[in-house]
Amino acid sequence: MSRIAAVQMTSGVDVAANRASAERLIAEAAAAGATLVALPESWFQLGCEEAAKLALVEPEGHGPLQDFLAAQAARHGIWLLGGTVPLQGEEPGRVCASSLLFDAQGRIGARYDKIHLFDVDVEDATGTYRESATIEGGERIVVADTPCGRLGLTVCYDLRFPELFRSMSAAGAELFVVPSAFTAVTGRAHWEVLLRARAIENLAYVLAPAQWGRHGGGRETWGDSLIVDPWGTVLARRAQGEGVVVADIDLPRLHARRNAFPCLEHRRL
Ligand SMILES: O=C(O)CNC(=O)[C@H](CS)NC(=O)CCC(=O)C(=O)O
Repeated sequence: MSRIAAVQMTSGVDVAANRASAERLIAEAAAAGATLVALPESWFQLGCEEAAKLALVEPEGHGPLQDFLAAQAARHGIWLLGGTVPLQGEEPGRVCASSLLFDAQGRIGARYDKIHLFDVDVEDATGTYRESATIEGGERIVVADTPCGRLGLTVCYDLRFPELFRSMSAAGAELFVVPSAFTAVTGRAHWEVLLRARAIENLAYVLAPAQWGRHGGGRETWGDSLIVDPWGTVLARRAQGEGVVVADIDLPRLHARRNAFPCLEHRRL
């Protein structure tokens, strides 16, 4: 058995304060025995003008956000999924929303750049979300081996694209991570049902750390960080407030379930 943890945060505009919260919550997850700990999307800052992300951009492998994550992983001897960090892409004026996986020595084990960008109108105080104005979308699916199984990396709005999860399960993913900042309006309607559907249809675990509450600029997120098992059962959840949720994953049981219920092998299309 190995234990996984999702960190729920209410990140604001102050990067140092967000880093201090992340440090405290990562320590809490490590003390609870987690081997793999995941932070939410934009853990370092949420609710600024979009352009603020450009000021925090780092080249892959170097910079204060990545140094912090690497140090936390090594200090606690945990695998750490760093939500997203703004990494340099190919285009000037835009950055990648990169989800970085650090191993227990603090080395980067995988980088996934958010593929689907949230260019959507929502009936909330923000109204118009145009992520592509500052984010360059990724193009590659990423799976990585961890002590908790083969991990498929996604970010937030990617949750609405089942074909991405299908491609990762075809590549052997046993566990998906979905670091998120779902809007309060869309989260209330869709968050849990989409997470459970992705778990059920792929017979895989889902680890979903989320932003919760009110951030800068009137931004409001749904929270409800969840860990779901391959049968769609919610193993752990935190509806509101900052904190940590943990659950144990059982890969032999996952494989027994896939053998008994081989819907992944029954695909015709
Ligand atoms: O802006 C930042 O700093 C962090 N990024 C986000 O909050 C992103 C892009 S605006 N949010 C989502 O993808 C929400 C998806 C969603 O809510 C849905 O699919 O319903």
